[in-house]
Amino acid sequence: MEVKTRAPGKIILAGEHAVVHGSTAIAACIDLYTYVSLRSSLSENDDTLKLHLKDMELEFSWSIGRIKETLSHLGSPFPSTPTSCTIESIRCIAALVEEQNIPEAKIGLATGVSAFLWLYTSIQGFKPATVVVTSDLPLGAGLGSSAAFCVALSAALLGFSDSVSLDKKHQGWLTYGDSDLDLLNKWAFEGEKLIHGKPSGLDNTVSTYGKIIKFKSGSLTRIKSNMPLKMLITNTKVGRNTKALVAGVTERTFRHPDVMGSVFNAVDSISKELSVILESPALDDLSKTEKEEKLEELMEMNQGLLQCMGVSHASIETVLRTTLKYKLASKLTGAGGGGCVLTLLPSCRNSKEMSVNQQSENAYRNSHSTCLCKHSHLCSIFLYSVLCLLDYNYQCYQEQLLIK
Ligand SMILES: Nc1ncnc2c1ncn2[C@@H]1O[C@H](COP(=O)(O)OP(=O)(O)OP(=O)(O)O)[C@@H](O)[C@H]1O
Ligand SMILES: C[C@@](O)(CCO)CC(=O)[O-]
Ligand SMILES: [Mg+2]
Repeated sequence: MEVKTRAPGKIILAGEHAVVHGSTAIAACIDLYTYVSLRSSLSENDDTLKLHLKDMELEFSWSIGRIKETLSHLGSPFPSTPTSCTIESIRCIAALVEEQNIPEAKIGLATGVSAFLWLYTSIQGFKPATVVVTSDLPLGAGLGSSAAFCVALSAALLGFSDSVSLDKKHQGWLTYGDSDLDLLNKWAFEGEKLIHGKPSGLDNTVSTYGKIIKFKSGSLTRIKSNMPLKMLITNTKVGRNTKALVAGVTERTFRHPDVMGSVFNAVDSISKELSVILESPALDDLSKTEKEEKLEELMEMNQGLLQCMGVSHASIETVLRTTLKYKLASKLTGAGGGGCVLTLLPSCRNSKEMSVNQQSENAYRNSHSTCLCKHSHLCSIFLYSVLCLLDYNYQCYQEQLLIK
């Protein structure tokens, strides 16, 4: 039997980091996915668990005997009871990961492989299988690659187990029901914990339920918006690690609790105002322009507060300066420290101001050519960095998690 799943990445319109400390955040899915295929062993003699990270050209393999020897004390599987990995189990899993000798240049993947082993053994137990992972998402760039990985993996593992009610004979994509989504979101959160340290749950929740959500202290509210927004996503290509950035903000909060408390409160207000704007009807072009201008201002204010938290970066500031030349507002998205920047492309701007759109679209189309890069500072940013120009209509992006 084979199960294939996919789960989307995300952008955060407001509230990253502050959401870890209890503030409201607004996030939406994007149409870039992580895909997982889980296939049971074809031959009786094959007694191994294989993980193939196809984009990275890495293959890992453990004998089931070795996994049992290390983890059988856990009493797995327990698919219906999402459970946190204890410090002792983290140590055991780390030993299994270390044996695989991940190349130094790709050592960041070790946490993803640990999350895989925890989710696999907890949900499937000690059965041989082959798991293949591919992704449209850049890893460690703020678009929720870790969450999409954990959600797609949990979905595949649960789809394989008897703890969710799926028509196993169905051909083609299926969508999980709400109670199954709740279960898989909880498992994905446990995987995220192994990658992020102290995640808020925002990324796995938006990847699990899809569309656009408001999220605060672990609970989500779906946002109903008829307001199409065009967002440019620029990848600075500066690598960073969400776990370290989240820990840095927490340390700053210990040093300056009152100041950071005020910063988090301000972010909470920004997210709340942003959700009201998204949900209010735009009756004509004028009110749409006003709404977009307010959104731009809120994005700029959020970016200022993210700078206060210490998670901006010179590469992010360069994108901000460049887009500002064209009167476009931007903010980092995700954990910051590099990674991706969001720019709102307003629908009602004159052509001169919007020339940045044209240039970035050109850069996107020519993204394999280097000549543009040499001739234009603007394009040198966008040439290698524009990920996708999203015609970002909340009504269109209703993709939820799908299972095949
Ligand atoms: N397709 C994948 N295969 C294996 N591991 C993955 C995959 N996608 C993500 N990961 C794991 O997640 C890590 C990146 O997660 P991280 O949280 O740092 O960044 P992100 O999720 O892309 O950005 P953000 O959390 O800011 O949205 C990788 O180093 C790896 O351990
Ligand atoms: C930085 C953060 O707020 C978002 C990362 O995409 C971390 C989290 O919410 O878990
Ligand atoms: Mg992440």
